[in-house]
Amino acid sequence: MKQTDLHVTIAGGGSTYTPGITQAVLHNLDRFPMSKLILYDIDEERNEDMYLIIQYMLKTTNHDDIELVATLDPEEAFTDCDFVFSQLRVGGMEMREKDEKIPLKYGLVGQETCGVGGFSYGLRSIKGLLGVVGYVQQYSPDAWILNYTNPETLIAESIRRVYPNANMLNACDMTISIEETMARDFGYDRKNWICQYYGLNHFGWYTEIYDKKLERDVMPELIEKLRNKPMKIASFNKGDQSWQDAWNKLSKILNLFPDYLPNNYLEYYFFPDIIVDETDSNYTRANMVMDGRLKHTKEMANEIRNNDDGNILDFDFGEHGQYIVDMATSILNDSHQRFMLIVPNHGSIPNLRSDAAVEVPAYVGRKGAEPISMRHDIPDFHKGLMEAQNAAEKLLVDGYFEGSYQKVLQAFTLNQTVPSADKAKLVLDDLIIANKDYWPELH
Ligand SMILES: NC(=O)c1ccc[n+]([C@@H]2O[C@H](COP(=O)([O-])OP(=O)(O)OC[C@H]3O[C@@H](n4cnc5c(N)ncnc54)[C@H](O)[C@@H]3O)[C@@H](O)[C@H]2O)c1
Ligand SMILES: O=P(O)(O)OC[C@H]1O[C@H](O[C@H]2[C@H](O)[C@@H](O)[C@@H](O)O[C@@H]2CO)[C@H](O)[C@@H](O)[C@@H]1O
Ligand SMILES: [Mn+2]
Repeated sequence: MKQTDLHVTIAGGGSTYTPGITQAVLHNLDRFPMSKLILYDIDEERNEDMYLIIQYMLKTTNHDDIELVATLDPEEAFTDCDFVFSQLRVGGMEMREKDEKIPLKYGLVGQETCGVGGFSYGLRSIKGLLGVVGYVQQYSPDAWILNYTNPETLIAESIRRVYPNANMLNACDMTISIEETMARDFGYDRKNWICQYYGLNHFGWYTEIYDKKLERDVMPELIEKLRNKPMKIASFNKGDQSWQDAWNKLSKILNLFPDYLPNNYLEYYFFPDIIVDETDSNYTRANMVMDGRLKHTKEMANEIRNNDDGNILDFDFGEHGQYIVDMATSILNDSHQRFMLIVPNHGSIPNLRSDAAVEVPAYVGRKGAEPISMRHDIPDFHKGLMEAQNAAEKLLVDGYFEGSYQKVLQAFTLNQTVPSADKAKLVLDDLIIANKDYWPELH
């Protein structure tokens, strides 16, 4: 693998996460020497806006020796590249809004990656990712793809079926974000932690958080603190009440099930009725994001266009960019750092089916991910929840590849946020109409 002069392509270059990722790369050039950055997107306006923002960032940080390209052409984007960072949102925020609002019409959870909203997003996203991975196989088959396009389990499962040998890691920043927020809030240093965790993506539990410096498992004391008082949103989510709501629900889960520390996304499966009651069906998370970071990114691009003075670049996505660069560096330098990754189970969780796409700790080197084994069975409560979710995800992916209405309906019915098959059918039929330009035809 090439060690210098790295070419990086960001698929979904127009995403609001691109500045944070680029900034993390620039802070780590000694470990990750990037000489060319390509922004690839299907939306010209967003890619152009991002080109201006990144060009400005390179100039104002004295990095204008790095070549920057923005393109809509897959051949230009993926030829000669070493790393691909993948962050598509197929259908954009407009379709996310529908994923959230249509289920709410039927009294069902409407969420980006969980419940039937997540399944709707999945049926759009799979095609987008198959496209990107296909281009990489065609133009730079040795490149490494770091994927964080959602919904991650569905993506990981689909890509494994079509490109089982692709150089690809699937990673989510939610565990990092939970850990970082807890550590900041309760006065720990996350860098000292070795975490044991298992689950599916956005659907898992910590079983131990060993602090190397304190020489003890700090999970029991964290659980105790969280049961008494929810953690506060960290600076990277500041002012974002919906993240505070998520942390509040995490404490609520812990007061019911205090043995293990859950991923906050389990709130949608444990409290679907409360979530629906608390959601404003006219103004969902997609609206908040459109009125928030999307608008803000557009404003930054326009300020650059207008040659405005002052500190134009203003964003904070916490550890998101750093996490991606750390993974890339661990591959490049074969340094076997530990990350939470979505991988085929193959015994990592001994009492769960071997072909489930699970999220567990893994060491990352030049040959990719080496997941750890739990070396213990997981409890029936978690196993039952995960098996139902995993079967639903498998059925959905089957439904995608087979064009099977019946399998997608089964997937929707099995989703634990859905109380009846009738509702599953109603919402599915509505989502089919809304997604006519994106989903495969279902027979
Ligand atoms: N796993 C994680 O930890 C994590 C964290 C944050 C965001 N995400 C995911 O990252 C993705 C981007 O999120 P966002 O909020 O920045 O979305 P966004 O809509 O702001 O940006 C996504 C970009 O992808 C582009 N795009 C859509 N389809 C494409 C295609 N087929 N080919 C190339 N580009 C395409 C869009 O035009 C847009 O510029 C989403 O899938 C989101 O769920 C994952
Ligand atoms: O509603 P959104 O689009 O703001 O967020 C949805 C994503 O949420 C998680 O990512 C968080 C991250 O954990 C947090 O630390 C901070 O950086 O915000 C991110 C999102 O803005 C989740 O892991 C993703 O999969 C979701 O797409
Ligand atoms: Mn995630």
